[in-house]
Amino acid sequence: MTKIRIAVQKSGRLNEDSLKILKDCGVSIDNGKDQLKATARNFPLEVFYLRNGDIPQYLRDGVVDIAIIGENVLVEKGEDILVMERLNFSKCRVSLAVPNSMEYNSVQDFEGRRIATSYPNTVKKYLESKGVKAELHIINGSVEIAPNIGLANGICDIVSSGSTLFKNNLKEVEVILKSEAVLAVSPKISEEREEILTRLRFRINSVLQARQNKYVLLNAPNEKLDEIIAILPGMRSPTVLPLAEEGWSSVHTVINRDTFWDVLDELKAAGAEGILVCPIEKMVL
Ligand SMILES: Nc1ncnc2c1ncn2[C@@H]1O[C@H](COP(=O)(O)OP(=O)(O)OP(=O)(O)O)[C@@H](O)[C@H]1O
Ligand SMILES: O=P(O)(O)OC[C@H]1O[C@H](OP(=O)(O)OP(=O)(O)O)[C@H](O)[C@@H]1O
Ligand SMILES: [Mg+2]
Repeated sequence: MTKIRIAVQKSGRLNEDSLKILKDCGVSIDNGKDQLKATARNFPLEVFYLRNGDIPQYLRDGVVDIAIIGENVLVEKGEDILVMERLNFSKCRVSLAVPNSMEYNSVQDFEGRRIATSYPNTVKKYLESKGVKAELHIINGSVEIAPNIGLANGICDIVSSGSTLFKNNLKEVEVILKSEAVLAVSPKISEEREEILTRLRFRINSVLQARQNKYVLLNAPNEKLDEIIAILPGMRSPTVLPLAEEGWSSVHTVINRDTFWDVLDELKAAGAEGILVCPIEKMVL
């Protein structure tokens, strides 16, 4: 039977959440820690555990059909590769930073300077677009230490909380790109495997939608129903059911995680009581 081959980071920041999303899609993988390849038990899929940085080439060569990878790596090494879904985890940015002590006005301040980075193509393209010429010093890790040991005037690296920059007396001065984990597809994927991909994408979308929303149940006096319903965003219109107690109703709806607490405040103020909030397992629009 044909299987779709997916690349997942072997170890590192993407590994756990990548396997979690597959699990939430109902795909069971026997996961021996040292295995480099595993087969799903209940879906036509094989997992290859690879280095994030090697994945663009594997996709290009068609050795794997799809991959969960940091978008920043595709920008650096795989601009030809198609992104199918943004997966809403491993969010970070790729930024330029300089020592706190350096007076910084604009990207022109990098002219003739030395920048340490693991993302040379990304920096080069960005600086070219700004008409700035700088010297790049390519290193694979611990980039933030470079200015402190006199290796470079500035750096370009991943920033998330900013604590690594802070600890190294650096300040973020330009955000080159924003990144998150994405589902990328090989240009060489076969038609048969594309059909499997369509099924997997349907599941991924249901999982992502569910993660983004909460199911909310509340009680309200009937005379407040119009006001409460007007507050609710919901998928369509909310479900309203009569309670056993005369003059009261139960309202059921779905609320987006981002606006959730604000909506809850408004609902309480409008007279909603006994509000229950439940996670959603899967959601198909
Ligand atoms: N501090 C961070 N916060 C959020 N996401 C991050 C952070 N650092 C890295 N990432 C994202 O996770 C991806 C993997 O990072 P990680 O450090 O685990 O591996 P790597 O060294 O880039 O890759 P490899 O698997 O080739 O060793 C990065 O490409 C980026 O998209
Ligand atoms: O803004 P922060 O939240 O501090 O995150 C940024 C840091 O995280 C990443 O390093 P990581 O911990 O993955 O180590 P690595 O360099 O070994 O990959 C990245 O290379 C930065 O150094
Ligand atoms: Mg890292």
